[in-house]
Amino acid sequence: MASQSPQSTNPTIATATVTTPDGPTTTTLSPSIPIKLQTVPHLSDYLHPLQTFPNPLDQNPFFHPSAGFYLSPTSDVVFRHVIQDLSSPDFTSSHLAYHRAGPRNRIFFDPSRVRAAVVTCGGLCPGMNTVIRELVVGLWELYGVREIYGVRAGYRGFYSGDPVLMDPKMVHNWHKRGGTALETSRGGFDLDKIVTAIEDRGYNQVYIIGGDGTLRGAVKIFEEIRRRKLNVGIVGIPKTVDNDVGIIDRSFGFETAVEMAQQAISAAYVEAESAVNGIGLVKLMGRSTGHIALHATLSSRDVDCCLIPENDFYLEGKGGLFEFLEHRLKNNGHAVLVVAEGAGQDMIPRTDAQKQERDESGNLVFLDVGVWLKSELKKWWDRDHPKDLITVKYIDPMYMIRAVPANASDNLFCTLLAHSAIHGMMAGYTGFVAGLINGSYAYIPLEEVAVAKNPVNTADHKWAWVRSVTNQPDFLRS
Ligand SMILES: Nc1ncnc2c1ncn2[C@@H]1O[C@H](COP(=O)(O)OP(=O)(O)OP(=O)(O)O)[C@@H](O)[C@H]1O
Ligand SMILES: O=P(O)(O)OC[C@H]1O[C@](O)(CO)[C@@H](O)[C@@H]1O
Ligand SMILES: [Mg+2]
Repeated sequence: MASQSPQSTNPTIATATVTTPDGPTTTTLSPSIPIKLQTVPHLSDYLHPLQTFPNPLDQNPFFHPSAGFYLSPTSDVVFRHVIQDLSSPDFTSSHLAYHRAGPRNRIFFDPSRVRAAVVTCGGLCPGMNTVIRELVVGLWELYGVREIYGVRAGYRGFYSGDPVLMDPKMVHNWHKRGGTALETSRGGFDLDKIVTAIEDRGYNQVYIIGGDGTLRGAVKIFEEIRRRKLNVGIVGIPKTVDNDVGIIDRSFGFETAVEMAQQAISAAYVEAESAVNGIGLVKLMGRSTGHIALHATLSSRDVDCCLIPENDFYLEGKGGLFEFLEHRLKNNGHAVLVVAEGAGQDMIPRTDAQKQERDESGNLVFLDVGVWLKSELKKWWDRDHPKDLITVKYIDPMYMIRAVPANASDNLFCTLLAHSAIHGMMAGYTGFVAGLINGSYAYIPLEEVAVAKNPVNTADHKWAWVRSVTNQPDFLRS
């Protein structure tokens, strides 16, 4: 088996030794591979001079920063891509890197003057309360911040109600609760009112927890704050149970949702197995991406076919869903289907009014693919097998998979994301996101994350794994 070890210690890797069955061989990778360090906006870009302070962790009576504890803003980086094709011309272009998240030895806020605001927007996701809790506890314990406000009910809460003052006592068990104790909402984004409220209330650190829409709003808030030259930092912590935000490895809460989905799939399997020609149909979340369906399918092994928005499917004819199910029912007597909510939307008949329907944030309101599929399955069977029984049991656990507390691994993830956000904010970064890249915490420009989508790549290995687990059709009409 070949292994590779970089020979150069400076960031321009020139050679690598590859150990092959014939012994080590040194390969010249490229004369020089420049590193492109992604710039994260900083308060000092538009406000100067800005006073700096030593990190109060230096004085913490219980905690003694060791050598290397503080990260360097210039040399501690996380690479965007760890998978490389050494033979590709792209390999010789440049390596994109992000600032590594963590404490800096100088900070840009006097903790006694920090007024932090935390807001949650969009749909629920397991772990929102953990992030809030850890923001409060982290700001309080690590940096000695005492004014930490919870903005109620999403973006509209900045200008439409009073915030709640939070302290560690108040939030101490929030990580055990699903949902968001601050409440959330869709819509209500009024840029001028929000930024004016931030100014009027004297917030100088704003922590925004939300999905793709929320992050697009956060970019606008950041830009307006910069235009008004306010000493206010803005950080986004991506929250998306669908895992539809790009660049980051995954969103917090996603693993919990996949775990919860197993229960629905197991129930569908039992129902299907216990009926004559039983079909268990499970709808999972995923408006534009099928990550939950994909991961739940891979981990459950009870699924015969997984339908996601990124892979169009069809019902009738050769290579279609009905033909496939016919074989499965004949061979096994039962089948389990998992469908992501955004799959098949183009195939469901809808009225003109339904075509226009949007939620308060402007997201298209989907029709229920599970209800439609169940009815199509029954029509097909009654037409082609009028004498045989069929049972279709449809399970819709959509809200059950996201309205639960985070599992242990997501709770840990939420904690580290919150602390990463705090350290970055204290270091003066703004207009940024704290996120996981290749297993390490990094600071990424908000602007970049807000437009980065994360579709399932049906051409890569992960989707091939699904196909090898289910042996389902590829739905490419031949
Ligand atoms: N392009 C945008 N510009 C400004 N604000 C936006 C934009 N898109 C959405 N928002 C606001 O962000 C908030 C959340 O948006 P949305 O309801 O789309 O949820 P989300 O953040 O995408 O989360 P989810 O993953 O649950 O859909 C809402 O208050 C909405 O008005
Ligand atoms: O909370 P609501 O408005 O019903 O929205 C549900 C949507 O929210 C999400 O959970 C996240 O975007 C989607 O999977 C789902 O379509
Ligand atoms: Mg969204």
